[in-house]
Amino acid sequence: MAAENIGVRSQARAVRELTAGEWIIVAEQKRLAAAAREAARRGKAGAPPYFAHMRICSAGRARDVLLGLDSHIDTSAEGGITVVDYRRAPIAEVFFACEPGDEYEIEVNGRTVTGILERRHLVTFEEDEPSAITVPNGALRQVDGTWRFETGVLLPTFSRAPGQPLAVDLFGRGPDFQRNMAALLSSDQTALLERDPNETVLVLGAAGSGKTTVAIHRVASIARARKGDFDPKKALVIVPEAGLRHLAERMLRDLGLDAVAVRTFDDWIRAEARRIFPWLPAREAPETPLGARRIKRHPALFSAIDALLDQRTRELAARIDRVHAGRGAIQRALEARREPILEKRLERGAVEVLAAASPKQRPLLEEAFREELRKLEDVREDLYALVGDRALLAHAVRDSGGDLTRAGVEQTAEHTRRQLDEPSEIRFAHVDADRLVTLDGRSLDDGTPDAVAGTVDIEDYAVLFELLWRKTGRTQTRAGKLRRARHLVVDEAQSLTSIELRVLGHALHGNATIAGDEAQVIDGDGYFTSWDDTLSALGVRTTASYLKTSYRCPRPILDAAYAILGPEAAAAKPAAVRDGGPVLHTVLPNEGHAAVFVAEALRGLARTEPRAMVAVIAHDAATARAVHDVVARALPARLVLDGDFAFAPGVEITEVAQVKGLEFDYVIVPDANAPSYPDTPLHRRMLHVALTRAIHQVWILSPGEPSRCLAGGT
Ligand SMILES: Nc1ncnc2c1ncn2[C@@H]1O[C@H](COP(=O)(O)OP(=O)(O)OP(=O)(O)O)[C@@H](O)[C@H]1O
Repeated sequence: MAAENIGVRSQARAVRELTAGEWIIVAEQKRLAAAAREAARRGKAGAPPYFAHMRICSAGRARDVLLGLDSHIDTSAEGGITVVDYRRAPIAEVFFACEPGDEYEIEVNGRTVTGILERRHLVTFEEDEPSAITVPNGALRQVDGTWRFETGVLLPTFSRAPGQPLAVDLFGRGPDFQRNMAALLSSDQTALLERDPNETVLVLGAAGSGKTTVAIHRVASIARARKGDFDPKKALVIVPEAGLRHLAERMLRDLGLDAVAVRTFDDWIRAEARRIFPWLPAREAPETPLGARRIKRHPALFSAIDALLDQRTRELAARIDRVHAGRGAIQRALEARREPILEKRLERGAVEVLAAASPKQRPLLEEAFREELRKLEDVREDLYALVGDRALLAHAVRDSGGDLTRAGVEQTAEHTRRQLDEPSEIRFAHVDADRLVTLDGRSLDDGTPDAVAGTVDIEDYAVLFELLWRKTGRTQTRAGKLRRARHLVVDEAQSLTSIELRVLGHALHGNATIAGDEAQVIDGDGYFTSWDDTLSALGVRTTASYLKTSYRCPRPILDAAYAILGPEAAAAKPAAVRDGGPVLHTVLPNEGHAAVFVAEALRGLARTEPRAMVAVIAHDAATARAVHDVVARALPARLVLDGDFAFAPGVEITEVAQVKGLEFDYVIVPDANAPSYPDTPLHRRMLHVALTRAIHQVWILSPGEPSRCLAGGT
């Protein structure tokens, strides 16, 4: 176990010699560790044996209980040894919920057991020997063979710079906050607000440099400049995640612009697609397989779409040729047309063919062309032909520069095949309805590979719009047309791919404010290519403006976050406006250790900073759930995996993908180890995003081998 610092400064520590009472604690831990080691050896369990100890007194008998990864009771060891599973054992509840001196009452196998918690310690080991033990207000730690009392070693002492308010105090200022913010804005930020309201603006800059602030305030500036001519209902703000939607809605409300719609891209495109393609299956696949998601969002899919359209051109030319008995004349006429829009190819080809046709053939041919033109807006078959055809998808793999693989094609085609299957409820419609009901009332296919039968993927919506556009040059069908936006804000634009941006571009009939940071691309590699490509996918032109100061993060966080980014830094490190506590890094043997230490640190933070907004940001949802299971036993903590952040004091446990654009007073990263964060550009950016959510301080834990992404920062 080591407690080190990433960044420039060490946390100030108080150090003194041990008292007699503390020596007794050390001796006791050595005895318990030896007994646990011996018990583990007999049980062939692995080290380290435990990570927390409590002494409880129940029915007049004192007992030592150790918390570890597995339950293990060994009465043969001297004094007996009890190791319990920190996640499942009811008695572990006492450790999480009580302070020394508290009486407890728990249910064990239907019996109520009461007692008193006498002592509790977290313990770490070096080579199976206790190396540090928490005690009230600090820890006993062995350094170079000498035991000492130290503060701020095992558990961090979170702090904020003097005079720096908590986030809740900023939000708590309500409507005035955003209005006052307008006065606080820097000259480069204000210059962006003063740009011609008809211009499109691209705001780039580091995390916390005020991009969202500028983008939202620009809506207010445009509304003021256009006065009666600004209809808030025709403005649209697009963000990647629900958390940022809540934040943007709040900012707009404070600025008196609550009528402006804020949507996550997924919600926006889902609503538009369902209006325009009413035949879409009602259900979305619970999860798109990664390979299919990558292909459907990747810019190289355009090559597959080109190939599909060429195929469609050949097919419809052959159909008209049959009517005409023209021996391939139509085929030749249409294939000679290279217009990207199929309808244009067809119309121009028709002019040529009709001019050469005999008066007898002409009406027949005209009808054949009309029929084909009518059918163009039907893109259902095209979608499934595209994502179900291995040969077409191979075009995308070829043009992806190695980002896409044949395995991904296989996964996509197989997933499409399953989606086109009918769900069991339909396949077995002839069976009595009551025999098709599952015990828990869910679909028969839930949790089976058939769960995707009869579903559509969220990524399919943008593909459908692209197909419709490439076939007809419109984003309109007989059922409806894309709603227009006169002012469009695209925040965190780096997270949208060309195919997605193109749909937004079709909706835009006015000007836009686009904000982003390519150092925060965390949705996968290969999607973001350049800001020029972003602008051209949106169909707009402008030059980028850069914000060069980070207002959110203090200097030590920026130093660490940029060291982690390493070669992935798109631009120079931004200037910081203030100093703050160091970024702390703790290495622990395993996830159990980390979760229990996080729970303990949060208990401390709840005492010292009860009004702080704290985020525990895990790499993925499963880890967030596992950490939450432990932390929630120690204190109230919310698991947020749907963007529903409270923007209020308390602890929220979430995953990196959820926190785009958000900020918290303190951030804990519980899983910065090599398996969760291998040293790849994507993982460096993910850690960078997690760190830069913090307004005051960050604590990084590495259960097991630390991530090599941290190496640049230590
Ligand atoms: N000129 C300023 N003075 C003081 N605070 C500012 C200023 N500009 C922005 N802020 C504050 O800095 C924080 C970060 O701003 P914002 O969220 O707009 O940054 P961002 O660039 O969008 O960040 P991210 O890239 O992480 O989404 C917010 O709390 C905002 O209120």
